Amino acid sequence: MRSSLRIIWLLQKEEPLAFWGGLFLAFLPAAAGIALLAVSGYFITATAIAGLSAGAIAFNTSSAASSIRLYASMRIFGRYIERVITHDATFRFLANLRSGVFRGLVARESNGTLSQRSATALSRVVSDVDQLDGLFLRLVVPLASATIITGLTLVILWQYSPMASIALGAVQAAGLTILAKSGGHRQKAQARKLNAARDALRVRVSDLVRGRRDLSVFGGLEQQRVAALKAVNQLDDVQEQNELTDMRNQAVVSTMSQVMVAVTFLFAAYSYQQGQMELKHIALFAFVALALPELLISLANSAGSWSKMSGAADRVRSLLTVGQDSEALQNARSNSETPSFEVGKDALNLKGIHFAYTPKAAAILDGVDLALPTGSRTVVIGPSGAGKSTLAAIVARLQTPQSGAIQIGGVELSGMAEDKLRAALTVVGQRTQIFHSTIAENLRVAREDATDAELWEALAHAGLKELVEGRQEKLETHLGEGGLGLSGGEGRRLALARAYLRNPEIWVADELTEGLDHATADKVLASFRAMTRGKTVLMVSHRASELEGADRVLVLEDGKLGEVTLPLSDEIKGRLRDD
Ligand SMILES: Nc1ncnc2c1ncn2[C@@H]1O[C@H](COP(=O)(O)OP(=O)(O)OP(=O)(O)O)[C@@H](O)[C@H]1O
Repeated sequence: MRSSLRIIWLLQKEEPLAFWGGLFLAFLPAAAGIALLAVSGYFITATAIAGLSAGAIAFNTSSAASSIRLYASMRIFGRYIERVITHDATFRFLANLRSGVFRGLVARESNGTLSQRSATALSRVVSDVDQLDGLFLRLVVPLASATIITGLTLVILWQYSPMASIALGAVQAAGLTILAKSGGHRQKAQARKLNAARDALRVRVSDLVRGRRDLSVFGGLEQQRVAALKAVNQLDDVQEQNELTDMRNQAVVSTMSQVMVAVTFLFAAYSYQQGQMELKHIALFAFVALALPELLISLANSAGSWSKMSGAADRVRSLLTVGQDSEALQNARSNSETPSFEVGKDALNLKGIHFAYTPKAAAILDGVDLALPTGSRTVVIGPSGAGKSTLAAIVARLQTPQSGAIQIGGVELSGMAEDKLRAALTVVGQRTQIFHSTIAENLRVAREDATDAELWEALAHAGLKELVEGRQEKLETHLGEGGLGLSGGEGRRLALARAYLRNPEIWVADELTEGLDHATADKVLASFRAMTRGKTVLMVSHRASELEGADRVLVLEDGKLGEVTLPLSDEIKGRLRDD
């Protein structure tokens, strides 16, 4: 609940006019609806009484009729304007929420604290944000108008009959309590079940689609299909329970409205009998009793989703906080010094780096020191799982060490502005993202303003010029999702061309030729060496061929870096692949 309130407060702070305007306008037509029914009731009764008294009691029909016209128009036009304003507020709220959440997601992904699989995290975030689109429309607006209007109505009715007014208030309060309860603990459990069922379905379907080739080859396709169907059935069951709860809430409200009319009528009649109320006001009470539960109907429709909203708000709030922190950090870093790379000084310097993925896990890096002089080429080797890629990620600030200091070109990495860091250092590796776009656009990810001539130069350095020239649409050739239309080696070289456009001083290569055959790996390595001539290079590798031309080879083992004397001993060579 606290998270929901924080998010509502955020909405109010960012769009105060739309928020308060929407609330006020939501209040108007609802109040006009009650007034309309109340005056109509009063009008009908008073006219009947005047008629029955054969003119003995006078009744001014014109003022009542004009009130009815006024309230009816207020209700219709007020509702229209209210819808426009509250929906506008909701869209603004969603736009702000989405960008805040996305900022948080990017911050978590880039500092390595995204705890779930990224596909699960992303789809969970999408459904959380969808859930919260009702926060203003389905919770704040109906709850605020139901509370304020009920309060105001009861104060007005108090003048006519305090007892009937108390009866009305008690039944309305009972209705609100039942609805709030139905959005309580059981609902929380149901919301958790619903999320779990949705996650299970997403994971099953995503595994089925992405892993269809392996599943066909190893015969697990049918098993995975059955698991996906089971997840569908579980989701159906949970959704059915949710629908039942919604229906129960609506039944509560409609039963309550009947009870309200009966109880209010009884109390009003009793007040009349006691001489505390005029006959014509009894109908006023009865009609108000009919109208008040209308305020609860929209609450009843959404009561089932309050818990879901509250769970979603908890998760979304933590992402918003991460996003805000990351933005504040970026702002604080924005005035950092520009790194300078001078021959004879260290381009990169790591001191006493300790890193573990979780507080309880064993340290992957346990006091690592590393100094890369400007223009040097260093290769880090080590057994699988030793932490080589982790070291590369830390150097690129994609992971944050628990302790230790890193300097790039004499500037502290933790305080360096993002653009200065990315201009100074780049990472190329086995995982290359090729976007579903043209070759030119894929390259301009690195430098938006690069000219066509510069793109061709980068392609030439990456050994891709002939290939692209051979394609009919040249730089405008469309690449499919995940680099379709390029071989693994070509994709890797396109990534090198992209990195070349940045022309950084420090190049970090993480398993650059992993998964490529010998001939292709050689081509990629040749492009890499040509591009990085005179630059500072840190390579993480398994392959003997990647060690060629290295000034230094270091071995990472048991969390520590050790120097390997060159030429390599047979023992070290034995650990490397020489394909
Ligand atoms: N996001 C993560 N969360 C938890 N543990 C991780 C994560 N990424 C890697 N690890 C673990 O950290 C250890 C080091 O992984 P890393 O990828 O850095 O090793 P590596 O030396 O590059 O291995 P390889 O040579 O096989 O690529 C491994 O035991 C790995 O399972």
